[in-house]
Amino acid sequence: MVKATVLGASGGIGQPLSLLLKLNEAITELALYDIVNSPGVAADLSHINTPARVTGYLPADEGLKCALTNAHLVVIPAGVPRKPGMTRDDLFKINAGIVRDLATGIAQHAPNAYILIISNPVNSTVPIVVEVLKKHCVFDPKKIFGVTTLDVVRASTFSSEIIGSDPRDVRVPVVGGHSGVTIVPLLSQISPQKGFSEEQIEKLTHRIQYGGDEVVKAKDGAGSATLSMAQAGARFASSILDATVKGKPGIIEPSYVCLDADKEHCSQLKDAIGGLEYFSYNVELGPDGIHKIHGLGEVSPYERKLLESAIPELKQNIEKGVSFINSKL
Ligand SMILES: NC(=O)C1=CN([C@@H]2O[C@H](COP(=O)(O)OP(=O)(O)OC[C@H]3O[C@@H](n4cnc5c(N)ncnc54)[C@H](O)[C@@H]3O)[C@@H](O)[C@H]2O)C=CC1
Ligand SMILES: O=C([O-])CC(=O)C(=O)O
Repeated sequence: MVKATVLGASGGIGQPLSLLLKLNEAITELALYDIVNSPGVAADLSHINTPARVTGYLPADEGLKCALTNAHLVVIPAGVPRKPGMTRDDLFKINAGIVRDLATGIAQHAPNAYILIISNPVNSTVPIVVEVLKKHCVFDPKKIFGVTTLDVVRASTFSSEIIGSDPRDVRVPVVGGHSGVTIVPLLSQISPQKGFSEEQIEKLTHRIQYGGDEVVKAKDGAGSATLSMAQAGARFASSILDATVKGKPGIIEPSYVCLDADKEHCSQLKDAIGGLEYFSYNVELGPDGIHKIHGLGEVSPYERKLLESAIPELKQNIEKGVSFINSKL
């Protein structure tokens, strides 16, 4: 039995993400939780002839508890999205409390689940979840992931537009965090190797860092990326299931994680990024979640500068999340 739970399942990301999870045949039960509409979304998806049994829950009648009990995997896209002119950090005011309360539910009802955090600002919401789990003594750093897959998906797509190749064949590591300057694409490590000009590198880097803004602007007040995020979230969830349920070795996905997850490599990795406790790296998955966190590899002087700009902002974002919990619980 493999139960997956989506918290915020009726939203712009939640609905298409739940659809894609319903199509994942490794999942036998799909629990959808939201403060509105989740029974309707569940009824609709339940007619699709794939194995997962779909259930929908609202907060009444211990809905969160029922949605979470026995979950193997919990994905969190609950919370408000940006409007034009906002930063992801502007969402903290509303989303920090939403994520804290959902994390409390996870600590109580699904303490062993793999947790995939989509809600922004990811740079702060991941530390929020970690601090809540620590307070409940159920923190396992190997099981908590900030979903940054969309940055990598965008990096492939935007780079391949310049190269003129199939985007599925292009891989660009993206490290750091998930907002503006904290998103650091390592274009010098693009695979297959491609010698971009300096101007191309600067333009591509900017486009990858601010790809989310392109969508926010185009949607003109109606929200941010939902469909591409659903695909990216489903890809990440599928990789977690492949590693933890099917036992497939060697799966590498980039993700924003707590560096305590890999103490063996941790001290060296932390030195390279000014001692930060959280960072997005290429993460190798194993049967228990994070198996190994891969380092930065060789970075160019331009990328080193990008990292130097990312570190102070990430530090602030992390501290904001940590102190939100420690001054409130
Ligand atoms: N990590 C990433 O790469 C990305 C993250 N995001 C973030 O994902 C979040 C969701 O975005 P959208 O789906 O577009 O927003 P949305 O507003 O369409 O959906 C959010 C859903 O969360 C639900 N919700 C609110 N409070 C809740 C609670 N306490 N418990 C359960 N559900 C609750 C709402 O009812 C709604 O259905 C935003 O914070 C957005 O910034 C968006 C795109 C990419
Ligand atoms: O831009 C936003 O606010 C949503 C997001 O995180 C993204 O699309 O990368």
